Amino acid sequence: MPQSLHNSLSFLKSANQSSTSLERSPSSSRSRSGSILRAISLHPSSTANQAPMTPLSRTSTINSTRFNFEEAEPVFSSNPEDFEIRNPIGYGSSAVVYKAIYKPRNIRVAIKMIDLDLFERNQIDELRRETALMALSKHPNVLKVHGSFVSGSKLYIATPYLSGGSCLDIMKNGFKDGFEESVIATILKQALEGIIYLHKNNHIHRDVKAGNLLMDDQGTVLLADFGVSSSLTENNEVRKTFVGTPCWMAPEVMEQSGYDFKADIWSFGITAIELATGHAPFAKFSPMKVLMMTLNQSPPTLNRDQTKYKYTRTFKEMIDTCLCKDPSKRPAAEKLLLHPFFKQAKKKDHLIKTVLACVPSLDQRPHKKLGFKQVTIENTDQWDFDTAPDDDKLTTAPIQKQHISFLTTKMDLPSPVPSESDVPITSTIAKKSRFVIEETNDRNEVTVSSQRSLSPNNLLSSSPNNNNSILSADSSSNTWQSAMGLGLGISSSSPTIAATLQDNNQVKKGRFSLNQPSAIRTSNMPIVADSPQLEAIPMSRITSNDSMRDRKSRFEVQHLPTPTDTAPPPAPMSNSSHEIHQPSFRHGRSLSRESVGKVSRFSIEKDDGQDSVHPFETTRSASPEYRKKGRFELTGGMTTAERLESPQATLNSTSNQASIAASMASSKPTHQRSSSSDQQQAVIYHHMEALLKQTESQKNMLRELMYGLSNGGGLLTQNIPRNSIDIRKMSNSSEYASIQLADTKPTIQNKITSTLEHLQQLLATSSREKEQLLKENEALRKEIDSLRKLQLSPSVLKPSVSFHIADSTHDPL
Ligand SMILES: Nc1ncnc2c1ncn2[C@@H]1O[C@H](COP(=O)(O)OP(=O)(O)OP(=O)(O)O)[C@@H](O)[C@H]1O
Repeated sequence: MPQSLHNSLSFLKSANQSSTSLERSPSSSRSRSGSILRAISLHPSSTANQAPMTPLSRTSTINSTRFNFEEAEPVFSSNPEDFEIRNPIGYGSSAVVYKAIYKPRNIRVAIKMIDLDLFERNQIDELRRETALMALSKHPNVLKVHGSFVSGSKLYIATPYLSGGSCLDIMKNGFKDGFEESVIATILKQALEGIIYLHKNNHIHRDVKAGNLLMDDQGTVLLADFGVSSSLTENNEVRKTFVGTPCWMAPEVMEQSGYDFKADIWSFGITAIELATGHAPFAKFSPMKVLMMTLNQSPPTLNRDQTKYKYTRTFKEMIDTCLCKDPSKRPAAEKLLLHPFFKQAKKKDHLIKTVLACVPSLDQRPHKKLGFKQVTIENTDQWDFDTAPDDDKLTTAPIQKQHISFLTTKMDLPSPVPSESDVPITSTIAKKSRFVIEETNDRNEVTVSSQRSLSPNNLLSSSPNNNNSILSADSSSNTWQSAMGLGLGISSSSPTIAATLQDNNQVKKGRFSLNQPSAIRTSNMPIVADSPQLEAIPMSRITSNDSMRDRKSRFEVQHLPTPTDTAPPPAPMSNSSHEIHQPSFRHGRSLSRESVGKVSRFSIEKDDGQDSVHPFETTRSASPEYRKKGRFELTGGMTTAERLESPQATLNSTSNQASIAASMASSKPTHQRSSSSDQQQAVIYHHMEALLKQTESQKNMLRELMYGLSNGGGLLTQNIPRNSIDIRKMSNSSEYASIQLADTKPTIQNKITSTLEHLQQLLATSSREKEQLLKENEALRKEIDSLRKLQLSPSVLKPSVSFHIADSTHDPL
């Protein structure tokens, strides 16, 4: 982990020793300081000669302004070794939550593990603030943070263990069609009290949803997930960051026209519908469509005749009050609490018998792994789509400047009892915009992933319980495979290959290579070794800053070390008497500038069935119902299928698409927009330029690859049996799959041949798609020209153009 990142997180080790409470940082001091942390440091109590208030003492002062100074030491230390991490109990969009024991006191806690590699610096800062803030929470309906610590590139946050899990989790495990009204009122009333507390303290939650309403064994509902929560700016102006989970996101948040506390009220209304139906409105639609529907259609409402339980008009009326598109017409949280609907709320223990008694305990529930994507679009100083190679980067734009970050993350954690449904489907998670093939070492199989992977060593190092000690990982061990989001890269999922690829984590867009160990590399020319102990591995791109930067389309063959050189398979983890569930990650793009949001990439995918799934890449979890609905804070690529199928997850796979979404959202006339029609057109042209550049670069890549196959890959092609079939002539993948090479000798040659054929097939597909894209671009250009000629008003122009752009950007490659 970079030192800067480390510094930025060092606060976390002391966050839980903060000496004040959320209620003691009133808006007045916040408005002076402009940040909660500063407010904390400015607060007299923090400088007085007082012992720091500990989380426990905060617990003991809930709903009071009295401090408990008896505790001289924090009850929860920041020492990782004090926590014994056990089984995973939940998967969020950016975190895995584990059950854990705080050993010094033998207290059960939940530990949320967040991979900081997935965040940009500013996001980490935000996370830092929010973690500190939540450590100060002392409201019974707001989850507090016991403590937090950083290990390696992971941030671990300890919170109370809430044995009910989230309301979403509860619904999935026993109330698939929602709860009855009195239960909903009881849950929502508590949630609303938590929201009121946050709002009173100048805080917008920004991600209110059933997944963030946790329940303890007493039926207490707590607002959780501070990952996207946010404080208002210094002078309490509206915020503009595009954050939230699409289905729950208020229109004004989507529009980036500025929002305030009322955004939480919208999400609260959506959550009410979610609790009544089992899912959020529009949940079955792609994120892009959710955006369009939220912006263009009437607000969602409760269809009382389509629900399992009978609901009152009052309930529906309360929801409708929350779901006013005009935020100023929504009631403030405090006022909302006075709504007659909440009169039917019962005491919290009502939830014990009506809800908790009907679902398995959190430990016994199946926990699904998730693939997810998120996006952040926030105003910054410059356009930065990060979609094209650096030299193609778009740097100017005529209108509002934005920064768009992308990330796809897939967390693959072995469940305690692996089941069929737990095995993720690699293919559905692979991104179109990258080109990564993974080949297992011991089978003639090629698997594909668009995610970067951790080698077993890395898995070990990323484990909170590495080396039988808790959280002993360090940043130096955080080495990623070369597959991290980079152009044409083919990496192996085998431990051996993973080990060989560790040095390639700087891999960038560039040329293609098949690498071989330097020991046997005699030249820069492609080499294929027949040595039986050498196994070919697929290609990975050469880094843009390697010594070969001036060489193009060069192929090398990389041979694996002999088996004796290979890294040992990861040993089963255990700790004391408890089994440690080893986290295994296959990440999407990192959020580094170098790798985010590239669209001009290829993703090769050859799904060879279950056998191709590596034990550490149990990535078959992509069935839509388990795919995570991510927040719009980070994003990544999705296949077209994912975009269409993912119920709630994400926005787009490419930054172009997201930028289009953003501009589309911005152009929606629900609220007043300041952009002129010229600006809109300029944006559209801008997008078109990006698309054309993308197409051009794809074309170049194809050319390069073709060139490499016919020239630089000469040695390779010499090894392809004469009767190998030109895949370009094949009509479909099944035809391809049925190919039988005459030379069945299980040699490296067959593997290379197979890989080449697969590449050819994908090239052909890419060519077709490129043609299609060009046609779409042309049609789009024509349409815009004609619209321009007609000088249509913005209100006519915007929706029409938005739709076309959305369609045309589907699955460029
Ligand atoms: N303190 C806790 N006690 C018990 N279970 C928890 C706790 N915190 C989280 N969980 C479980 O872990 C799951 C994942 O939590 P997390 O906050 O990471 O994700 P989320 O809020 O559901 O999703 P997102 O990150 O997209 O908002 C929750 O749905 C919940 O079931």
